[in-house]
Amino acid sequence: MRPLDPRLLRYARATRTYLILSVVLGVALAALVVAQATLLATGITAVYQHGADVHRIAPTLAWLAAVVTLRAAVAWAQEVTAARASAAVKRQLRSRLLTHVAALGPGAAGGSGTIATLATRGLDALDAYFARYLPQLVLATLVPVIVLARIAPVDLVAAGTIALTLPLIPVFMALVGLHTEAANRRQFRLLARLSHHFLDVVAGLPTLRVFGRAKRQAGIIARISAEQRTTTMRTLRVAFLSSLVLELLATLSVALVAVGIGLRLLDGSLGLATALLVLILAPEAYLPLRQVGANYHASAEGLAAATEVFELLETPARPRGTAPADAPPGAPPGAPVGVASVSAGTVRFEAVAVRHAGRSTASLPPFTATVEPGELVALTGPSGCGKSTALAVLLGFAAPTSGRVTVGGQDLATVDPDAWRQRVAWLPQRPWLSTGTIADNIRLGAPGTTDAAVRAAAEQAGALAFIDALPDGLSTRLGDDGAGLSAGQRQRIALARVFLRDAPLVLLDEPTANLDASTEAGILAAIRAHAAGRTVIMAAHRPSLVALADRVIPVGTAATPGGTTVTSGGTAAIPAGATVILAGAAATSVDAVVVAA
Ligand SMILES: Nc1ncnc2c1ncn2[C@@H]1O[C@H](COP(=O)(O)OP(=O)(O)OP(=O)(O)O)[C@@H](O)[C@H]1O
Repeated sequence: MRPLDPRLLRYARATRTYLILSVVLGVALAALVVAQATLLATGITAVYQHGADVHRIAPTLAWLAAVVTLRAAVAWAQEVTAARASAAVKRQLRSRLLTHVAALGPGAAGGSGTIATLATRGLDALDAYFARYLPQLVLATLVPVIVLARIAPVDLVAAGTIALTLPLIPVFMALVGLHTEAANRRQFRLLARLSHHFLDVVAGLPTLRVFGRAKRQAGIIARISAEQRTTTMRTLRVAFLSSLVLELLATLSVALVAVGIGLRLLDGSLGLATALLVLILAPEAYLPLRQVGANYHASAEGLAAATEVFELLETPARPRGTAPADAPPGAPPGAPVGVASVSAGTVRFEAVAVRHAGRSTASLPPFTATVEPGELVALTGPSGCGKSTALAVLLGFAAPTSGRVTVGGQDLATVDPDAWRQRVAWLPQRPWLSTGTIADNIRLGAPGTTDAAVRAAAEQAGALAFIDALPDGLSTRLGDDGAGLSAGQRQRIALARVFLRDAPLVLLDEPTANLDASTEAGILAAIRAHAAGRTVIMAAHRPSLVALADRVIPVGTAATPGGTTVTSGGTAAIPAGATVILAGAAATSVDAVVVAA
C-alpha cells in the first residue's frame, strides 16, 4: 500500500489543502519539539549546577510554558484540520462515487450492497487515515530531519547512531505493509460481499421463507461472517505483531544512543546539557515513525475502501454525452452537445444491436425502426426479444454494441445524457417508488409542481380513487419501494409520475401489465390523450395496448430491414416466396392472412 495514493489528490481536492496545512503545522511542531528539549536541557542543567535559583531559571521556565502551550495549540489545530479534511474528502469522494454510479447506469457497478458499504462504512474508515495516519506520516518525514539537524552539531556520534537505526523502522514497516495490503483488501471485499448478500436476503425474505430457503441463506450469511471474522483476526494479529516489532526496534535504538551518551558522560567527553538534550530528543526522532506504524493498520481499511472507490471511478462510463473526435465543426471533441435540436425530432434506430457482457446471444438483435414526432408506437415481440433493451438504449442505460440511435438526425451518443433524459419520461416494467409520500413520488420528475397538478396527474392515471381512500390521501407515506401498495396501484402512481412530467418523448414499458380490464380502459384513454403532441414509444404485449398504437414495430426476429410492417388496422401485400413471421402480440391482433393464388 502506498502511503499516499496520488488518486486521493486527484479525486479529493481537499486532500491537497490538508497536506499543505499538515506540512506547515508539522514543521511548527518539530521546531517546538526541539525548542522544548533545548529549554528542558538548559533548565535541568542550570538547576543541577546552580541549585534551584528561581531568578536564574525563571526565563527558561517562562519560555518552556510558552512552548508547551504553543505545542498544545498546534496539536489542536492538527486535529481540527484533520477532522475537517476527512469530512471534506469523504463528501467529495461520496458525491463523485454516486455521480459515477449514476453515469454507469443500472446494474453496472457491482451491486447495491457493495456500493452502499463503500459509500458509508468504507469511506468512513478514512477518518483514521486522515486524523491519525497522514499527520504522523508528515511528522515522520519532518521531525527526524529537524531533530538530527539539532543534534548533529553538538553530538555527531549520537546523530550517527540515530541516522543509522532510523531507516530500519520504515524498512520493517514496508515489509509488514506488503503483507497487510492484500489482507486488508480481502477483508474489505468480504465485508462488501456480506452487505450485498444481506441486503439481497432481506429483500427476498418472503420468497425465501415460502420456498423454505431462509435457513440456508442464514447459513450462508453465517459462513461469510465467519470468513470475515477470521480475516479480521488475521489482520489484527499482523497489526499487533508489527507494533511490537516497531516498538522493540525504537526502544533498542534509543537504548543504544543512551548507552553511548552514558559512557561519554562518564569519561567526561560530553557535557551534561548536551547529554540531556540528546537524551530528550532521541525518542522524539523515533516517535512519529512508531506512530505511523501503529496507525497504519487503523487507516488501512479506509485506504482499501478508497482504492475500491477509485477503481469504480476509473471504470469508464459509456462514452455518451461527449462529442466524438469526428464530430461536426463547432463541436469540440469531448464537449457535451445540446439537446434542443434533438428533443422533438425523429427517433431512428439504425441497425442497433446490444449484447450484454458475459452473454453469448444479443439482448437486442440488429433493430431498425423510425418513429416520427407525435407518433404513438408499440414495440412488440416475444418475451425476451429486446423491447426493454431498446428502451434502455434510448434512455442511455445500455450502449449499442453496433449501430446507432439518432434523434432529430443527431447521434444520441454525442448528446449529454443528463440533459437528454430531462426530455424523456419513463415508466419502467417494475416501477420504483421511494420512501416518502405518494405526492413526492408523483412529483419525482417534476419537482415544484402544485398539489392541484399532482392530483390531476393521479386522476389521469386512475390512481386518485384509491389514494383518496387512504387515511392521509396524497400525503400517505410509503414504505421501502412502495411497500403497502398493490402492484397495480404502484404502476398507476408511476404512471401519474410520467403524466406529470411534461416530456416530449414518453417511454412506457408495459404500462397496463398489472391492471384489470376496466381500469386498463381508463388508462389507455389517458395514454392516448397524453400522447397528443408527444412521441410515445411503448413496449407492449397486451392486444388492447397494441391496438392503441398508431403503428406496431416488431422487435427481434421479425424486424429485418426491408421487411414489411403492417400498420395497425392496415393490410400489406407480401411478395410471393417471402417468409411471413407473425411475432408476439402482433400475431394476436391479425384478423386474417389471405394467401392469393
Ligand atoms: N442487464 C442485462 N444483462 C444481461 N442480459 C440482459 C440484461 N438485460 C436484459 N438482458 C437480456 O436481454 C434479453 C432481452 O431482454 P428485454 O428485457 O429487453 O426483453 P423484453 O423483450 O423487454 O422482454 P419482456 O417482454 O419479457 O419484458 C433477455 O434475454 C435478457 O435476458
